[in-house]
Amino acid sequence: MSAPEKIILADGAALANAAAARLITELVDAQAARGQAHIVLTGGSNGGALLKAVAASPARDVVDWTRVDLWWGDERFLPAGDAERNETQAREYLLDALPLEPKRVHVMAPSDGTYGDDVDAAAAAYAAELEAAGNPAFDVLMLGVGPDGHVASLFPGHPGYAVTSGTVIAVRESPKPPPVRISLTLGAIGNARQVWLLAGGEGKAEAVAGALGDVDLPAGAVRGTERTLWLLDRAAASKL
Ligand SMILES: O=C1O[C@H](COP(=O)(O)O)[C@@H](O)[C@H](O)[C@H]1O
Repeated sequence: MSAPEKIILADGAALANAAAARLITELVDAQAARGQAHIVLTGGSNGGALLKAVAASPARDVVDWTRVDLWWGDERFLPAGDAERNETQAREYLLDALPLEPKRVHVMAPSDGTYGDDVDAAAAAYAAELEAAGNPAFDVLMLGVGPDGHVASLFPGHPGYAVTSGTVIAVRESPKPPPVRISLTLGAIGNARQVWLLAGGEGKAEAVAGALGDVDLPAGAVRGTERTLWLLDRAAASKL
């Protein structure tokens, strides 16, 4: 378990660009050390901005994208291609522009896929996919931070936040729409070498101060085994 560290950037654009540059470097380092890299993507505003910044960076071509495994920290359980799915947004912002190996793109099932609307089966299938890959120690796991302090689809006071076993859960009655989701558990998140929490804008300031203070929030409970890094802009850090 690593103690939280903070890096504070001037604004949202600087946050996205700094995180993108850092991600590209970590991918190159992971591939040099282990021949491949496993990263976990997040949905949300800051996660989306980061993906767009990677797409815009000429440095992205130094990564061998055919040897990158992509996972998701959570997904909104909606039909394939729905604009609100984290997968759909990630493909549009970055993935469609990369020479990825399709079998290394580990999407959480949509609500009209192999498991239909059975979210429990879809969550179990993702856990099985992780297990088949050896439950990898993710090189970098990125998390957006909601204004309420949620990360992935683990919400404060919601049953999923209290789950202590397994790697993937089905989430129902999410306080943020859509109500049905799939999420990594705290345990699975804690298997990452590096956990990065991305928060930009004034709307995140309360959650950031609470999570880095003494409020019991999912964002404050996550840790990487080697590094736990908060990437903030000045507005999100304004209440620290
Ligand atoms: O619904 C979600 O929200 C969080 C945070 O999103 P943001 O827009 O407030 O940054 C995101 O991290 C998560 O992946 C997503 O499903």
